[in-house]
Amino acid sequence: MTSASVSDLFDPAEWTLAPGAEGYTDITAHVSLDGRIARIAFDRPEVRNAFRPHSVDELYRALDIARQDPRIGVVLLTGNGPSAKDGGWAFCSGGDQRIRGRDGYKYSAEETSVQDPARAGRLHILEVQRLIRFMPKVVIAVVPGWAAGGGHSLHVVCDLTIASAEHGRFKQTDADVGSFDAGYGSAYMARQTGQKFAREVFFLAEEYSAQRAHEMGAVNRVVSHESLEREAIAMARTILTKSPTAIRMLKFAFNAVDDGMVGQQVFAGEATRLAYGTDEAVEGRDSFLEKRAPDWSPFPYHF
Ligand SMILES: CC(C)(COP(=O)(O)OP(=O)(O)OC[C@H]1O[C@@H](n2cnc3c(N)ncnc32)[C@H](O)[C@@H]1OP(=O)(O)O)[C@@H](O)C(=O)NCCC(=O)NCCSC(=O)c1cc(O)c2ccccc2c1O
Repeated sequence: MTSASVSDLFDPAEWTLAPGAEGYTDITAHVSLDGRIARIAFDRPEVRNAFRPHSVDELYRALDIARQDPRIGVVLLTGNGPSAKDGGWAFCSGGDQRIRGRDGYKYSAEETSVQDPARAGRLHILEVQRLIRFMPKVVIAVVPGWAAGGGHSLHVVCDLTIASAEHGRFKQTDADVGSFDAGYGSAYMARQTGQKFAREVFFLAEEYSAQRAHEMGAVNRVVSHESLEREAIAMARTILTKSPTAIRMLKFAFNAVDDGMVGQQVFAGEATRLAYGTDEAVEGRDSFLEKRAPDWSPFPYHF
């Protein structure tokens, strides 16, 4: 795919292809020219960027590559568009209902490598949600159109959301199609908006605008459609002026209160990393290796 044909909002002057992105069919993945921002986008605009198992595999891979790139500090997650069919815009409309089976979403018949019945029916967008949640970088949902069903949940789980004033549309259709994201998609949304709004969004499954989502506390910024990606990049650039350690600790602190012992573990892991950098921890390690008693005397009980 040439840069110019990625999406109407995509500025080819900002981006280069991400490592491994040449072979993607359902998403696109790019890195800013200075290597600091990732742009990962659903690329099935003709079905409002609905995902199938293969899309989720690609999305997970692209996000994990971004997670492991030490230069990248912010990930933009978006949807390419518009649809060549009808000009409609979408962030993501959730699971592709055409290939939903009784045990999850199905790989296509051509994907003959997937024979294992335990792997054939997939709900692994939840693994992507956890990757977004636990990656030590800020993930911004950049919503140029519909965020529906599992796509609505993805925006909820992202750290920040910026949406198109003209085309940003939200609708939690799960209950319409006999599905339910009973994890972050609903419970974390209730944290953001309060219980009444979240229950209304799920129980009524009505369309609501980007402005309404902003009023509820589920969207950070509503901007003009043509400026959406520029504004998202500007947000990312502001975040990149901050200390990487401070951002990482803040994200995990925000998560911890809702993530139980896993949240504590993730936060505590980073605290351990910081502790390892102190002379006190170095003395602990060295005393063991030198087979002597540790000398803690230089280290006060801070209060
Ligand atoms: C998103 C819409 C509200 C947009 O409406 P609009 O009128 O603008 O567009 P159309 O409806 O005409 O759509 C254009 C075109 O796209 C096709 N399409 C759209 N969405 C999907 C989809 N999700 N799957 C398949 N195809 C889709 C549509 O059929 C049209 O095709 P044509 O051939 O007719 O041109 C509206 O499209 C809409 O409501 N879409 C469905 C939204 C939805 O219900 N999504 C699934 C919710 S369930 C889910 O996503 C989910 C996935 C998981 O993996 C989970 C895992 C674990 C727990 C929960 C999960 C979960 O809930």
